[in-house]
Amino acid sequence: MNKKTVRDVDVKGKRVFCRVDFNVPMENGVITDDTRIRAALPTIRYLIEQGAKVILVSHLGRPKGKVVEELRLNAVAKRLSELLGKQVVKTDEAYGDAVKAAIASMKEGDVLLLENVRFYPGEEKNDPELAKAFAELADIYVNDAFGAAHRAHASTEGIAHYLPAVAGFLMEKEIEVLGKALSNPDRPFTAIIGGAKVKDKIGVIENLLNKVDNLIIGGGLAYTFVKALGHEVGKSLLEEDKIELAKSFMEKAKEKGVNFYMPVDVVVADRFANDANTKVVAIDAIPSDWEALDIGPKTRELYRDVIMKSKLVVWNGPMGVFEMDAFAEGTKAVAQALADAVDTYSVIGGGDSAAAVEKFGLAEKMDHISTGGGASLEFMEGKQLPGVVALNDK
Ligand SMILES: Nc1ncnc2c1ncn2[C@@H]1O[C@H](COP(=O)(O)OP(=O)(O)O)[C@@H](O)[C@H]1O
Ligand SMILES: O=C(OP(=O)(O)O)[C@H](O)COP(=O)(O)O
Repeated sequence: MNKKTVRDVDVKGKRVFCRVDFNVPMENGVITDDTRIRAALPTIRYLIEQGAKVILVSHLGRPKGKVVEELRLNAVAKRLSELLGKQVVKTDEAYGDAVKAAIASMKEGDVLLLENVRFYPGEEKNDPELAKAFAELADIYVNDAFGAAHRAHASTEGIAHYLPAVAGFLMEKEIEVLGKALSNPDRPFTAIIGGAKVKDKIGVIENLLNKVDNLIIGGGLAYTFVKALGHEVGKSLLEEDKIELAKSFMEKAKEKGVNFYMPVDVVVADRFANDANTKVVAIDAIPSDWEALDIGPKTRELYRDVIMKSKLVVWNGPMGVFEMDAFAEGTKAVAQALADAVDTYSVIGGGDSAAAVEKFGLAEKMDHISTGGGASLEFMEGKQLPGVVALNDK
């Protein structure tokens, strides 16, 4: 990486504004997977050891510029304190007088966590005034939030224009490992795309068609493609305004000779609940008042075969609503196939995919678990990540 890192600056006694991605999955206020917090520990520990005043900054969820009580970072501060074995003070704001006062009382090696930066409308707008307000709090900017590096926001990009700006160890590692795997990929190269962020991910597919040999679609994303094929999807997740785009991607795949795999059967449910009535149906037989929440057994077998024959697999986004056991089998099957395919280099991307692999106890079997879903996809597409571009060159 041609960007400066924390190793290239003297942080002793300095106030370091360290952007991390603590956007962890939560249920009823409890963190269900702390992978992203643990992934940031090497940088945080290094800053503590070097005698910096460590100001940690993150978003959580998508509160859209307003305070959402459930999206405060209190539980994250508590978990981080446990992991570090050290008190982490948390403020209820992300800038302003109270934050300044908290920073003024910090000693070398202290750790402070600011409130969710997405409570402020200026964050996602990359408002220079907010970026300046953040910059005023510190002497040095460290970006270790690889998972949010594809966002040009005030705390991921804007602030870098007002302070010396360097990468943390997680950012450095992600770029190195993904770069190595993807610059000259082993073939067959397979991408598996699932999850629920249809709007974010659908555009990625177009560029992926220039890179991969096989493209596998699953999760909530699949049903826009199913609809594009002319089948009914009932109450399944659907982006109406992306149907034409989905159609064009399937045509492009054909032109390029990319094998495009879609579910052939699915698990449908009569409501979005673990104890819903469920059945397996063919892809062209989704009942109108049911929703597809997982890929079916034939699809799992098909996808397993493709995975076993691949040399490189990049997987982003679960195949179904794996948080509920009734709809976890598809995601589990893909994770298991990746674990069994010992000659296949496997890269997992995305908070939820990483959580799924962890939940099934298969994390150790993967070659690289990236903390970024969208970020790793954009990196794979060959796009420049704004959070990286903004950092100081070596
Ligand atoms: N068929 C489906 N219908 C609705 N939601 C789904 C479906 N399949 C997967 N999901 C949901 O997608 C979410 C993960 O999506 P996303 O954020 O795009 O993935 P990642 O964090 O791995 O990038 C999970 O919470 C999962 O429950
Ligand atoms: O969870 C994240 O992305 P991911 O779901 O693509 O892994 C990052 O924290 C970015 O979050 P965002 O997609 O709300 O900007």
